[in-house]
Amino acid sequence: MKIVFFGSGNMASAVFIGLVESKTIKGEDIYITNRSNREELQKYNEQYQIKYSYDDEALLKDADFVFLAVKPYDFDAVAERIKPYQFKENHFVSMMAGVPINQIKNKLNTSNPVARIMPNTNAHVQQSVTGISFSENFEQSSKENLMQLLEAFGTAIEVQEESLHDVTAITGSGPAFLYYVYEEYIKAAKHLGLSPADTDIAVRNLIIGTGRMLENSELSIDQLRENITSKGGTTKAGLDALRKHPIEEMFIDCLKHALKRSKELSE
Ligand SMILES: NC(=O)C1=CN([C@@H]2O[C@H](COP(=O)(O)OP(=O)(O)OC[C@H]3O[C@@H](n4cnc5c(N)ncnc54)[C@H](OP(=O)(O)O)[C@@H]3O)[C@@H](O)[C@H]2O)C=CC1
Ligand SMILES: O=C(O)[C@@H]1CCC=N1
Repeated sequence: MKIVFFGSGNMASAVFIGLVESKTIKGEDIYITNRSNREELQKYNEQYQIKYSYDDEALLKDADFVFLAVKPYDFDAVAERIKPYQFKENHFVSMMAGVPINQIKNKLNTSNPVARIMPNTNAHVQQSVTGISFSENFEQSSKENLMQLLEAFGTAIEVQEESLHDVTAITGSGPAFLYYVYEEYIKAAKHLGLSPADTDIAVRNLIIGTGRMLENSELSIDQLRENITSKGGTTKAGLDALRKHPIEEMFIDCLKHALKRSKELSE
């Protein structure tokens, strides 16, 4: 199988490194290109034996899956690169937030199969949640091959194309929302008495350990929380203070704005 990535930035690299590190695809079967950052391509070649080129015809020839991993506003330029050299075996897989399948088909001037995916950067550690939607002409065997690739770097969920907006808000952008919460928690913790360095180590390991509990425990999240909350204890005191703030409303607002932006990008 030959896989090509147009774009070698944050999201593309999370996916191709996830594919290589999970041993799903050999580095030498992956080809990457970008606008101009040759040093970045060389780095991935040295680290993972991934091939790179700026020869678009050579990239697309025999490529089974062609990932479109550029910012939506760079897609016109990429479409100009791809349009002259399409091959019938090319299946396009876009990870561009908000760009609809019919727009991708129009800009590429193609009747080849197109899928849209919405992964997240947790692909780096094979823990992406990836939403996927296929064009009608995407054959079953290619669907299965692509799903297998996605499952190599996390969990894949097939959804209606319209629902990719929800996936984009909840899990595409989601790591950033959670990182932001962690940053704020670290800032708050620094108001207490530990040294800043100890606070960083303590909170980082708190977050990692809590994630592992979610991964490994059969208990529900609220039960895990209850298990820490002694009657009349410190956790209850902290949670009571926290509940005085409109946390759910804050996240509803956050997700609503991400969703709205995803919809705007598709217009
Ligand atoms: N980051 C994330 O968490 C997620 C991102 N996405 C989507 O992934 C896409 C990429 O985002 P992200 O990886 O963060 O962006 P980055 O800015 O990290 O990477 C963009 C890449 O596009 C390349 N590029 C730009 N123009 C061209 C061109 N004409 N031909 C070939 N390559 C080109 C850049 O090359 P160069 O460096 O040479 O300029 C760079 O490698 C976006 O559409 C985004 O919506 C989806 C889910 C999550
Ligand atoms: O911010 C963005 O537009 C992209 C899509 C999801 C995560 N990053």
